[in-house]
Amino acid sequence: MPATWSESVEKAPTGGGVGITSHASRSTYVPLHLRNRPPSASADPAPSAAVSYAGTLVGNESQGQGGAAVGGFQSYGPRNDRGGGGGGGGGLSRGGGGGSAWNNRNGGWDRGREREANPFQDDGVPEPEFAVQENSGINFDAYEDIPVETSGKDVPPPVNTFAEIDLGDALNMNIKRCKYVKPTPVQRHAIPISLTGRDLMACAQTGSGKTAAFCFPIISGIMKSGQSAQRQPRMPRMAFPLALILSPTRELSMQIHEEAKKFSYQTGVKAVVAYGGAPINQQLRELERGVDILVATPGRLVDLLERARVSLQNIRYLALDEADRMLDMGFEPQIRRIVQQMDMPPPGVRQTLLFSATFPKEIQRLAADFLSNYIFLAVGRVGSSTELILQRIEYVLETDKRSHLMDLLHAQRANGVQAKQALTLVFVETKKGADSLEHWLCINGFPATSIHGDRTQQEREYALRSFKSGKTPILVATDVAARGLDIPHVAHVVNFDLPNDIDDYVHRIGRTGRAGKTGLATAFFNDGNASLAKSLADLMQEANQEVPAWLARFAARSSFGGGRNRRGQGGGGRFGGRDFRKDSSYNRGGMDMYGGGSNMNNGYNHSGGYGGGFGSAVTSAWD
Ligand SMILES: Nc1ncnc2c1ncn2[C@@H]1O[C@H](COP(=O)(O)OP(=O)(O)OP(=O)(O)O)[C@@H](O)[C@H]1O
Repeated sequence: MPATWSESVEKAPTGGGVGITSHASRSTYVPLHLRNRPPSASADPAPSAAVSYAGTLVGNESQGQGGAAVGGFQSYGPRNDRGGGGGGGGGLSRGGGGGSAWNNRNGGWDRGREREANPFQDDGVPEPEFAVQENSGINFDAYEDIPVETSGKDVPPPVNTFAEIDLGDALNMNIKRCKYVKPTPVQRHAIPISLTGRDLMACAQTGSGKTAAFCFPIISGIMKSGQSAQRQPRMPRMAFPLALILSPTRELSMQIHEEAKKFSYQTGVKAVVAYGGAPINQQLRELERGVDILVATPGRLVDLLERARVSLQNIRYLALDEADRMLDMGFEPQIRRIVQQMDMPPPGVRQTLLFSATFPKEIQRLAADFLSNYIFLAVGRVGSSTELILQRIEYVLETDKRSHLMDLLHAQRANGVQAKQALTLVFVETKKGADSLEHWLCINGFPATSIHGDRTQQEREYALRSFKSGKTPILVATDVAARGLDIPHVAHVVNFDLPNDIDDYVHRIGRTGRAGKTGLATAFFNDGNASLAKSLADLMQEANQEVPAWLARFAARSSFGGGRNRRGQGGGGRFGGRDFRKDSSYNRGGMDMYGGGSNMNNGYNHSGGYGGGFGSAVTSAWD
């Protein structure tokens, strides 16, 4: 099955256009319990004592949906995993009995009408030859010293190993296939919290494994629940996902979907993606085949809801990746529409998980509307960048930027293995600027491509693949590529144009230095960026980076008038700005949502300090 729209276009047989539904190939929605039904009654595996799920709570304690609040799964029996590496494991049978559920499930969903492809096979994108040049030395221990703060009522304790978390054999097998040896800090805290059914607002540095942190509990929860009668479609051709994962860009949704497919391989859980810019018919056909986890961009989801092709009434898990972006001015109306004005169960009934590397307080305040009795988790200071990224700021006049970039690229190429260009991501402010820089680089002998909102989806996907493979090792991008994209071996991020917002800077540079690897980020700064100076200097200082004296002078005299300089106003110091519920103004308002103790493993101070407007974050560069 093609992973992306452009792949499907490439692979489409001649004469059969993409998006044309042939009657013969159309399938109808098959609920999960039917998809995985064994061929005969005798094939029903008997429950056996295996791994204990005792003590694991799934779903909110207050959940009213039948069977959603399950107070512990005692055992799971043998499974019938087929092909591809022995998912082992077994079906869960609910303690308390009665449920159809887990003990007659059969791993993958390929038993019915289509075969589950093995997502662990090569994705067709060749590894760049020079990949080892940079980003070498996986060092997950680099995250170990990071201070962690949790707040909220009754915070479950973290775990140190995946073995301590009862995720189920099939998922554990996939974790091994992914070569994840131990959980990252955000996973150590967030997974146990989510498994107890609690809502969560989680903030952790770029590249620190947030995707798995929200995917694992969702997949595990769906596996354990069995979800039978509830999942019967009420109307033909309407899909009833159990989990919804929203992200702000098409490419990020595609990436999360790929990850979710890997994690749910042979678990019986099916993930489907829907995003704009690609023909909707193909996505509709996928949805008709059944979906447990729907990964989507908001615009395309609204379209599907309006066409009555998706119902959210069975949603038990809602995850917003890049949640601060999803709730800022650009997306908030669409998110409210999806979450509050359609048929999605309310907070307290569904479980809501919000994740990002940045979480301004204003947005935290908004986010509280979507949450119930939630736990706040911060791994590192909210919005901090990782020390794995070496940050360099250079003073470069507007007119000198191109030649300066050229110097950098020449030097990089000269130092590269076999004089190869290391993967370099260059951020610019506008779509036009991206096109023009791409063209200029190409005519000057630097193979480059670009990604931005004016390119067709096919062009965007092609550009990303060409970059990943090293064919065009320079990618010029707008902020459409700033968040979430996990592109292996990006050695260097260049902020050719700095963003107005320090949080955007954090996300941009976070495209390198991921998963314990090191990376380099260079920014071109000039007088036009003065409003960012203070927050930039503070951020660099926090990440133990060398702040040039000239930048410190800029920072000292800048007025902090523009941009989102949460560190620039209100006196926020090191480690300032965390759970907004701790603000005295919040508590004075008479709201009593935050009653629990705070749990800090490190000496954060309690300053607030986010004072800027966030409207500036919404640029035309976004989808
Ligand atoms: N436990 C783990 N062990 C090893 N690698 C891991 C682990 N968890 C995640 N990874 C890898 O780390 C990389 C970064 O993960 P991910 O994309 O989820 O980061 P993120 O925190 O969501 O970043 P961003 O804030 O940029 O979205 C991925 O390549 C992922 O496969």
